[in-house]
Amino acid sequence: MTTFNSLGLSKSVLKSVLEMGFEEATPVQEQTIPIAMDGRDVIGQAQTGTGKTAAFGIPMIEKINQDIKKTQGIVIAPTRELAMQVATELNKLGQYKGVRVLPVYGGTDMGRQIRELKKQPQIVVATPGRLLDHVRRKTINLTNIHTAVLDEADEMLNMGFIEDIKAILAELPLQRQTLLFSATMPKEIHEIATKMMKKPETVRLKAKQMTVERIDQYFVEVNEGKKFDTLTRLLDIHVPDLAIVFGRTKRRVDELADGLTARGFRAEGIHGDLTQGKRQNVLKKFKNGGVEVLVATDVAARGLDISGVTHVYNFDIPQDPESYVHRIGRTGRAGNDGYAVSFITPREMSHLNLIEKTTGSKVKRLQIPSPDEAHKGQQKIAVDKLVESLEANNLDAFHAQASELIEQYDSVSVVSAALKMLTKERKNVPVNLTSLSPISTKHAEKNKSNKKRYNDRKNGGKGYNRNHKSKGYNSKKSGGGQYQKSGGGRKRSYQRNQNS
Ligand SMILES: Nc1ncnc2c1ncn2[C@@H]1O[C@H](COP(=O)(O)OP(=O)(O)OP(=O)(O)O)[C@@H](O)[C@H]1O
Ligand SMILES: [Mg+2]
Repeated sequence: MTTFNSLGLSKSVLKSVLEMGFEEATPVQEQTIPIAMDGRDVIGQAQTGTGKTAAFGIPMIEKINQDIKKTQGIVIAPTRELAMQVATELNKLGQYKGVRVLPVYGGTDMGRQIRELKKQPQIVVATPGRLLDHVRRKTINLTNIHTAVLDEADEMLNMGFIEDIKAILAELPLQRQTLLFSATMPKEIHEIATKMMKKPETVRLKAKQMTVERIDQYFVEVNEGKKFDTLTRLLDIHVPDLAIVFGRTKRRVDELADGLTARGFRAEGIHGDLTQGKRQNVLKKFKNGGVEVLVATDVAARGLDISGVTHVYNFDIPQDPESYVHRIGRTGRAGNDGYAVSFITPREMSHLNLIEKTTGSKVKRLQIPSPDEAHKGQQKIAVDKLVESLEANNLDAFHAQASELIEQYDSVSVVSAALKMLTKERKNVPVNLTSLSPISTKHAEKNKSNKKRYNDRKNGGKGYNRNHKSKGYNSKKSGGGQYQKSGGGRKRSYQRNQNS
């Protein structure tokens, strides 16, 4: 166990870290913080949800010179939501040092952003497109930047972003430290990265598999036309606290969100065609429980840290094994348990094999549940609700009526009637999705020929827990007693009766 105390942090940063509830450093923090604080370039690869943000954030904050009120550090992240989230985490880490952090991303008012940048926040966290815009307009001062971070580095150096990133890095001072982090790092991208850095130290957490062991991984083999019913049945049985359903296209996401809503789920979609205001709003509702199922394209696959996401469903299997890793990594974070189910059409089975091989994980088969099993799942929720109410023990006002009922009817019938009323009848609204063609594996094999390198890693992401100001999701992996008290509103028992 490595405490942050032994990592040689300054008093103010240490105070922030402790206040954030971090008791001990995660393995990636333990290994990369000393090297980064030494001023060296680092490529850090560790599983999803293992604290990479603080692994680059802490050294970066430590390096900020408070006497210089100029922009000194820059973090580039692939999506707006991630830029926001990273900025928030850096703000927390730098709160006692008084470091000013500004998120900068598209879809927001340019004029205001320019005014904010003029004030020279010490750290800017930006998406590539908007950042390049500012670089070209010369509305960001880069001359004092000593640290640059690419979060989700492989994604940032992937086809879609690489030219922007190259253009941005070319404008940064040569005398700088560059830090790259991601849960995945395909070899060809690693090579590109190395060329952009100065003798980088690569830190790879040894893990047997690229995915976190605490995420139980399943698949259902299901025809395209049966996917939607299968999804709603699984949701009825699993009763996730919060679930993310990934779809392949924006249209798919819209159709899924509408279909789930029609069947009575509180679901909303998020993808790149929505206005920034709408995107933020959906995410906010998901975080506070107003939305229980977030349907998303890969825009939500990388980096997002939302506590309480117990389940991830790959309604459409992703093209790349890397995307698979990031998508399912939205659950099972910071030592919590998670559960992931991928929907595979018969023709995509070989694609699943490729994912298993590349990520080194075993994905277990799950039977498609019957409508009856789904209904039983709903009954179980009714029972939970009833038990919760029983244990809350403020039922005096109902005692007289209850006694009368028990005199007239037998008690089992009375309770059954109550349960029937509490059981949500799932609306069987027909939902027709526009059909998608299966993923082609040949294409994937061709592009991803050198993935065996991941197989010799050992798990590095376990064994730490925040125990202070915990985000309140306790793993109940074994299911515990049948009638768990669900404590507080929407928290429900974590069921794993997937075979029932
Ligand atoms: N030392 C720690 N102890 C407890 N919790 C921590 C610690 N470090 C980070 N966390 C928390 O763990 C969660 C995951 O961290 P973070 O988002 O940095 O993961 P990540 O490795 O970047 O994941 P991803 O690959 O998905 O981006 C966050 O809620 C973060 O606050
Ligand atoms: Mg991250």
